[in-house]
Amino acid sequence: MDTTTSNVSPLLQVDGVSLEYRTPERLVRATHRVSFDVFAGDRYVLLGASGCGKSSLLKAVAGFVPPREGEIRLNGRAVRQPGPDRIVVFQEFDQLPPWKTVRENVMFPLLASKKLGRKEAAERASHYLAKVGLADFADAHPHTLSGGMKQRVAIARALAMQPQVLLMDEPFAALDALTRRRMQEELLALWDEFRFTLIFVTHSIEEALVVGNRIGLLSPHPGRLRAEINSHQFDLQSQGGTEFQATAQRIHRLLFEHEAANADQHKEAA
Ligand SMILES: Nc1ncnc2c1ncn2[C@@H]1O[C@H](COP(=O)(O)OP(=O)(O)OP(=O)(O)O)[C@@H](O)[C@H]1O
Repeated sequence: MDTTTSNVSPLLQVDGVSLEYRTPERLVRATHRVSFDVFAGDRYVLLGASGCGKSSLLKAVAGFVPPREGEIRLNGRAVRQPGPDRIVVFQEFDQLPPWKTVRENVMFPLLASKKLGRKEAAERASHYLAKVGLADFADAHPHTLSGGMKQRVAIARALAMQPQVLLMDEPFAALDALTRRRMQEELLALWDEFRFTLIFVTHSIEEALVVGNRIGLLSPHPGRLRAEINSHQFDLQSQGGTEFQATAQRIHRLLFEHEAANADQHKEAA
């Protein structure tokens, strides 16, 4: 028996989680009994087609959406509300209050959560802004920055909180291809330095393989965990290589052949 990993307990456990939304017309089941474990230092990617419940799962881990069934545990304790131990970076460029400077934006959650006083918060903000290459823009306002720079501020703000889990919801999806690639590279460099625990949502197979060390594949309507794939061997340099392509194709089959088979079954049943 391999005892090297069996003693390590997960940092985060998503255990049989079903999520539902009630609209005036109906009840929408977003995920159905999804379970996965995230270990300290993991870069866990939730991958699936639009509408499979990736964002809902991330919001549930963040504490914004309570599970209808099952439980989410951080360090063995049930997650019931948002907290400074879980910070989310969203896709939108407007997640930074525009009236605050870049430095004030990074300081804000540190002050609001009473983690640090003003002086320490300003120092920590400067430290992380330098890490994302924005030392010279600390006194700028967000509207003067490019999309990629705004996302760097959001990442600096999240890292400055030193959360137990960093949650990213398609953070690079609205960027052009070159900036997106550069941001993936920078994120991996930051991970190399800080070894934070990341849950990253994307619908891009390539991005999942590059960013993640483990990938949870979700099937749609409602999202169920189809499979877990190890992807620690891939980085930006492996893109286009034979093994990378073969794994991308395997993921594609797992995600979409199942869906096609389901559709056929429905047709036959109709
Ligand atoms: N606030 C809400 N009210 C009602 N239904 C919702 C709400 N948020 C999400 N849903 C539904 O829950 C399901 C999962 O949505 P979710 O946004 O989690 O999927 P996703 O995989 O992140 O999709 P995308 O990649 O398009 O963002 C969808 O059917 C969606 O319509």
